[in-house]
Amino acid sequence: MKVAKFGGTSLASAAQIKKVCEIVKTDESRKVIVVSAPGKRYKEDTKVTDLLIQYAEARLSGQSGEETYARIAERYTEICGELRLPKETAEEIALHLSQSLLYVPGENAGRFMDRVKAAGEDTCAKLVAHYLQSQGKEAVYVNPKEAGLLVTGEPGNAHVLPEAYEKLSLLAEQPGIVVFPGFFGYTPEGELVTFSRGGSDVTGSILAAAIKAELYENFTDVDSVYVVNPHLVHEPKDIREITYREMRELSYSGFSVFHEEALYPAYRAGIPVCIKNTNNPQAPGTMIVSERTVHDNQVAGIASDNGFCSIYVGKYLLNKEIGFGRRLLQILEEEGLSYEHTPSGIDNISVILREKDLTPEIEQRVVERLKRELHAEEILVERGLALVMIVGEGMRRSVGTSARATAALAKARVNLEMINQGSSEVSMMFGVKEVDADRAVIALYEEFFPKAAAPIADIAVSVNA
Ligand SMILES: Nc1ncnc2c1ncn2[C@@H]1O[C@H](COP(=O)(O)OP(=O)(O)O)[C@@H](O)[C@H]1O
Ligand SMILES: N[C@@H](CC(=O)OP(=O)(O)O)C(=O)O
Repeated sequence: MKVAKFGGTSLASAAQIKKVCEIVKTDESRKVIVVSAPGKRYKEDTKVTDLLIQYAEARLSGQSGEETYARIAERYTEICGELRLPKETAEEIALHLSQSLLYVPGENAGRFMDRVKAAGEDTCAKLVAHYLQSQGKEAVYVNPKEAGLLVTGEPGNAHVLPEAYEKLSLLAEQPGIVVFPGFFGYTPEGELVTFSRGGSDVTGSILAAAIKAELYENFTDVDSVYVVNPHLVHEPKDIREITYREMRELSYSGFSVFHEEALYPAYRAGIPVCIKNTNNPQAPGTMIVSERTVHDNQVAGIASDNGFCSIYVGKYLLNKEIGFGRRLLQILEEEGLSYEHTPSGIDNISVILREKDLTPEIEQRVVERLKRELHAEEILVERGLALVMIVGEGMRRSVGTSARATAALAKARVNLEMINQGSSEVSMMFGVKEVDADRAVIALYEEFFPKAAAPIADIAVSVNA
């Protein structure tokens, strides 16, 4: 039994949905189909989820959101028409959408936003189930509430609850193909909550673990995962096989092709994941597995992500002060901040955070507390940082990877703000200014994958490089 998840690009139009149904029909073992909301049909297009967010924001600010609503409804009407679904089905889909987007004045804003966002996948799942039925397949839409996909309650940031798996395992016994909307679940109290953006990947992984699938297929619009973002380098080297650990690090660091939280359920249940292309299903794709043959020095991938900042704290003899680190992290905890990395020296320590979390007010409070409570001698907050990550199991027992990386970065005139080697030694992190991030990735790609193709565009050089 397989679980196959289809992303927004795979469901963006009637033509794409036809491809999806062909893929489903060609392999009887594709038992559970997880669908996203229709995505972009062309580069400048808008994903349905983004339209839904726009609509919810309009309603919450007292506007009608009428125009956006019409654009959303039109996407589904157009698809129903082109798939030649019966008039009654198109009407049923339209009614379901309009009911899902009803705004009850006074409703909790976070809950309303999640309900509206989820309507994208929910409506799409109904539509795909109808289309499969019209093609003679036994297919049934299954709602996450009835199926028991129980999650935690923070709006837009749900996490699956362990007790969800038992009931979800019954999906395996459902006759025919199960068509399941991705991206959301329900709290035990019955509130709808979405995962973070891109979270249909997470739904697929949870269902694969629940039904103990032999494979979790994740269909998207690229033939494979590449060693760098294909928007940066023309036709980069593809990855045929990668470990869960490597993929986890790369997803975290910016490989947006697979959600960073989607690996864990499949990993825990020992289910391999295959990233495949809806537009070219014959291509072998990328297999994510627990073990692979690893060569010394081998780098599996290079990623980067923007939006970080660092708090540098300096104090003479910090290394001798028992409890300094704990008290520093406690201040962050009390200010509601989670941290990403903590590179440190003898007399200093830096904490890397997501920039969006460190609002100016929180920053001011944290800096004051570091001075007052920890007697820090030097505090420096730096914003606009990117983390560039090289990842590879083979780096663990190899010498010279960091020397090669730093030399390549120096040659490309990238200023290094910090370096950190993860304790797992599967990754090495370089903190750079955001403006240098793309150039850094290209320089590292050319170093570790020497037969590299040319970068796609001229990359900016930071002013202080
Ligand atoms: N290293 C990478 N390998 C492959 N694709 C990548 C990588 N990094 C970023 N991407 C981007 O991820 C996209 C697919 O993810 P996404 O847009 O979420 O697809 P879907 O709509 O199928 O969920 C690709 O089109 C590609 O632009
Ligand atoms: N539609 C949601 C969830 C999702 O996973 O979408 P996609 O599969 O298109 O990345 C989003 O855009 O966040």
